[in-house]
Amino acid sequence: MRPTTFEPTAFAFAVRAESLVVNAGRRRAVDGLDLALGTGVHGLLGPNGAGKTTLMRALSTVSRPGGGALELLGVPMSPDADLAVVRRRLGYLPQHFGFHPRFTVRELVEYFAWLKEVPSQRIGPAAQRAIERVGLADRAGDKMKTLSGGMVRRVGMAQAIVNDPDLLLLDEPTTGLDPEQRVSFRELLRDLGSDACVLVSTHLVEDVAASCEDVVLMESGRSVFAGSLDGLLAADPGASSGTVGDSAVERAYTALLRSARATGEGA
Ligand SMILES: Nc1ncnc2c1ncn2[C@@H]1O[C@H](COP(=O)(O)OP(=O)(O)OP(=O)(O)O)[C@@H](O)[C@H]1O
Repeated sequence: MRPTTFEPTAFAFAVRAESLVVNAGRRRAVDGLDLALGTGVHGLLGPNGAGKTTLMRALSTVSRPGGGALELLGVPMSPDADLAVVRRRLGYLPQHFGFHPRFTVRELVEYFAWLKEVPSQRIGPAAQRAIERVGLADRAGDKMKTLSGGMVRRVGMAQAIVNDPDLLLLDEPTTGLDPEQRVSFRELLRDLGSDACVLVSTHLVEDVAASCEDVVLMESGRSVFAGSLDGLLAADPGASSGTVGDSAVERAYTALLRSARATGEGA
């Protein structure tokens, strides 16, 4: 559990976007997206190029919105917004996690805690707890360059959660994890989602089915579905017409995308 706080929560949704536009280079990669996310674990699905990473970058304050409205943890992302207020309470695992190879795991996680302005006396214990939560306590003193790809991903997760964020953004977090680690990771996600807003971008629909309460499905920069997993399954317009896919969620995903492409509409 996170330490008790008496700070009131002054917002209904950790993320609120209305007609959000985000540009990636010259491309309008997020194009009129509406989104409202509160506490819990939310899955972000969509094909390659749908705009998921671009959306994540805007939600993590790395990119500025190019239009529409975006509110993070109750703070409107206006041009003069104080981003430090939001960043202290954010965790972000980018799709490509960069690190200094000579840092040890502990040094790296402590460094991120410092960047996020965790009080100095809490940095050591916070880093230790985050490293334990991702199952790397026995490698805490090892240099980053000696870790496997899956372990590096787990350190990326540790740095994202070291400040007990209220808003946690994970871009393809399970890439490179072995099956046992994926199962542990899903447990960790459910735990984190009990008191934070967690958005997980993934191509693995089984991760979504196992740990997410609801799903946002993106296509061409827009949301074509937002709702519960049951809602996703029920919204499958091709359920009776033999849509391809190995699981019910995959079939619903494929059918909804095809339907959205056929109508050319976002939700
Ligand atoms: N720096 C950039 N310059 C120009 N276009 C870009 C840039 N970054 C992304 N794009 C384009 O923006 C669109 C959305 O890309 P984005 O990376 O957000 O998609 P994604 O849903 O995360 O895809 P994937 O599942 O493959 O990671 C794509 O058409 C991509 O080619």
